Parts: sequence; structure tokens; C-alpha cells
Amino acid sequence: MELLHKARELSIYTAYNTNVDAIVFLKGETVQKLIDEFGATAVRRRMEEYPREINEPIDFVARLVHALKTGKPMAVPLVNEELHEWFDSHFKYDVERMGGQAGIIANLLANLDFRRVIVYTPHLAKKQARMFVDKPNLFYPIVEDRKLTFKHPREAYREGDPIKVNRIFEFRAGTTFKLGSETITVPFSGRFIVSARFESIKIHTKSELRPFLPEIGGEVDGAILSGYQGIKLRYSDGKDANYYLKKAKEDIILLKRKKDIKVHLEFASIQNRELRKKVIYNLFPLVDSVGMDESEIAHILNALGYSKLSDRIFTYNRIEDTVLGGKILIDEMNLEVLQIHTIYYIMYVTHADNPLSEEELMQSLELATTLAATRASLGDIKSPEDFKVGLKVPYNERGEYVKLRFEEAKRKLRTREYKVVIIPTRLVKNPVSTVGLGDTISAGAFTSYLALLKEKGEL
Ligand SMILES: Nc1ncnc2c1ncn2[C@@H]1O[C@H](COP(=O)(O)OP(=O)(O)O)[C@@H](O)[C@H]1O
Ligand SMILES: O=P(O)(O)OC[C@H]1O[C@](O)(CO)[C@@H](O)[C@@H]1O
Ligand SMILES: [Mg+2]
Repeated sequence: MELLHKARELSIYTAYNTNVDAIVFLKGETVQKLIDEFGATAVRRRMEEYPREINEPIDFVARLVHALKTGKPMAVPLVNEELHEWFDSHFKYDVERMGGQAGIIANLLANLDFRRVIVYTPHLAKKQARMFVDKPNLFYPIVEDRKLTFKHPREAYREGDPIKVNRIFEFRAGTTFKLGSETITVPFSGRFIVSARFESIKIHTKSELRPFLPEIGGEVDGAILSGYQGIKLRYSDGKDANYYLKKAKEDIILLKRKKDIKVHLEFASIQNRELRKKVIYNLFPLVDSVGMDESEIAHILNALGYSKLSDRIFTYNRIEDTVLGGKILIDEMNLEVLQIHTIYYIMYVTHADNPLSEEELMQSLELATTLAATRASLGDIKSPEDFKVGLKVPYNERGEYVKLRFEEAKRKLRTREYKVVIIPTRLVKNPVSTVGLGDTISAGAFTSYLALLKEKGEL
């Protein structure tokens, strides 16, 4: 709680992605109906093909069943706009809420009473704008008379801006259904994201605002950037991923120009390997901190050529493999800090000369998992007081085992050149929802990391 107070003194900038999350709480029967509609054999065949995009309904069914079978958090892009009708005729959405790392993190930090939260998203339709919480510490940057000013995002919407709706399928451990003769029981609770990828949504800073990025950087202590997974390899106007990534790199440099602020990149699933590689190689070397989940580190290692290690992490989620993967990533990309969240544990890997002690790094992770447990319990974090709810959530039942395996891994792998710390997660048995819990963890970890640096005079 004390660390949270310190973190709340910070000002944070966050960009780029926001969307509407239309959430479906999946029941076994719903999945069964989908499988029966297409036939188990066809679904199984498509699962083997492992479509990387959703072009037709069976692509969705195949990837959904695969996600349910493994219990892993996954996201697959929807590229065929004609499928909206199919989805809407098959599902009733239980809730609509703010989605996208930038949107979720902005609302979270604003509700926690951070000093100042500046959020930027290039598309801000009225409906999207209304999903921002009504807090006086939340700002959206705009340019008026060639000067930078700020408005509350609710007041800054633009008529005619596109709106992006992602469909979120929340699944729960224990849900069962049959795929032909095979009975599948979902091993872990989580979410499957069908993320809308249409041309009208571009991940960039609009040209009128870009010259003011140094000024924005000068007003904050750190930035949390995400949404790069939404960049497309090619656009119909001839632009491509290289164009947008070049702009993205410039944005980071501009943000750091006036004041050398720390930048965190929240990674999200990128199905296309070529794009994944581009995002990693272009952006990781420019940021200080990166956060991701276990599927994502596996995917990243695969793109960097470590396919065996990647397969092992994906299949077994063993701590020693994640430590090894973390070491590789922090070295190859020269990150200051890497944070990996998984269902049972959260980990930091830094270089040995990191100004924070291992105890301090653990405190930062503690705060992160407590925030996630709060959100999982309540559905939303509305005020700093809510944090107490998370403090009451016990560590998961594998907590002791996690610590044991971690000590073993440390002995086995050379970790002297690094600081590696791990904590078990506080896991809520029946979470209200799980989407956005990773964003919550990363926002909590990064801001408390900054607060601890500041206390030491290192920021
Ligand atoms: N029931 C739960 N209670 C507390 N924390 C949870 C629960 N379920 C998941 N988490 C945490 O949330 C993380 C999910 O992160 P991630 O996959 O990045 O989700 P998202 O991208 O939707 O935010 C998990 O790694 C785990 O640490
Ligand atoms: O990749 P996209 O389409 O920007 O979507 C990001 C998705 O990740 C989340 O931000 C959760 O991390 C969801 O709210 C959102 O649907
Ligand atoms: Mg995530």
C-alpha cells in the first residue's frame, strides 16, 4: 500500500490502442454447438492447419478450441469485415467495456489517483471516448492554435472517427465439451481475443501532434506504449509496416528528447511472424522495459530463432525455461528490465547493475499481482482503496512449488550477470473477467519500478 502511494505521485503518458471489448462468457454448450455446426473432423483439420488469421468462421472455431484445450491466453486477428454478422448472429455479448492496453491502463491509473495520466489514441469516436473514466487527472492531448493543450478524453472525441470492436471470449477452467470422441476440459481460466484488424485503424501519432511529443515527454515520468500488434504489413495506399514502425521509433525518440523518460512497451500477441520480428527488432532496443505473458515470450523466442526453447515454454511453462528465455531477451535487446507474467508467477529479469535490489524488485511485482487480484475480484479498480481487496487474495496453491523450482533454476543456470526475481501470483478462483489483467500487472509493475527508482534518485 505504501509503494502504491509513492507510485501515485507519478505522471504517466500512455498510447496508442483503445477499442471496445465485447465480452462473451463461454459455456461448454456454446462451444459444443459451434463444433457441431462445422463438424468435429473439419474443426480438427483446421486446428492442424493453425490459421493465423480469421477469414471464415471455421478459422475462429479452430483457434478457439485450440486455446481452450491449452488454456493459454491467445489473440487472433479478424481480417474479414463480412464476419461481423456471423459473430453477432452467434453470440450475445454480456458486457461492453474499455479495451486496448492504452485505454485499460489509462483508466486504471486515473482511478488509482495518479498525479496525471495523459492518454493518446489516434481514433477517438464518441462511444470510445465515453468509456474513459470521469476523473479530473485524465487528459487527452490536442493541438489548438498550434499550441498543445489538454482536454478530458470524453470532451475530445471526433465525430466520424472509426470504432474498433474486439470480441473477447472469457473461458473458465473446468468447462468441458467434446471434439468428436475426445472430451476436452479447459485447464486454466483466461481469454481468447478476436481482434479487429481493419485499415481504418492506424497505430501512429497524428502529424499535428507529433511535434509536441517532446513537450508531453517533459511533463511525465514515464510512458507506457502498446498497440504495435495492430500494424499491418501492407496498406492499400502503398504504405507498409516499415513506414509505421519508422514513425513509431521516432515517437519514442521524440518522447525522450526533452527529458530522458523511461518507456515501457506492453507486448501483445502478433500472429504474423514477419511482423512480430519487425516489432521486436525495431522497437525493443529503443525502450527501457517490456512486459508480456507466457505465450508471448514463447512467440518472441520463436521469432528470434530459439524454436526449441519456445516450444518448451509454450508446452510446459517451466520456470527454468522462462528464466533462460528472459536472459536471452534482455541481452539481445539490451533492455533495462523485462517482466513476464504467467498464470502462476510473475518474473523480472534485469542486468546485475540495476539500481534496485532484488527485494525492491519483488515489492514491485507484489504490487502488480495485488492489483491484478483486485481487478479479478471486482471486475474493475475504482479507487486506491480497492487495493485492500487484492491484499486479501491468497497466493496460488502452487506458490511454494514455484519458489522451489525457481531456486533450482537459479542454481542450474548462470544468473550472476542478472537479477532475476519471481513471485507467485495471487490468483482469484472465480474472476469476474480476465481480459486486461496482464495490462494491470504491467502498469502496476512499471509504475512502482519507477517510483522505487525515483526514491533512490535514479529517475
Ligand atoms: N484469476 C486471476 N486472478 C488473478 N490474476 C490472474 C487471474 N487470471 C490471470 N491472472 C493474471 O493475469 C495475467 C494475464 O495476462 P495477459 O495474458 O497478458 O492478459 P491481457 O493481455 O488480457 O491483459 C496472467 O498471466 C496472470 O498473472
Ligand atoms: O491487439 P488489439 O486489437 O489492439 O487489442 C488488444 C486487446 O488486448 C487487451 O488490451 C487486453 O490486453 C484487450 O482489452 C484488447 O481487446
Ligand atoms: Mg497482455
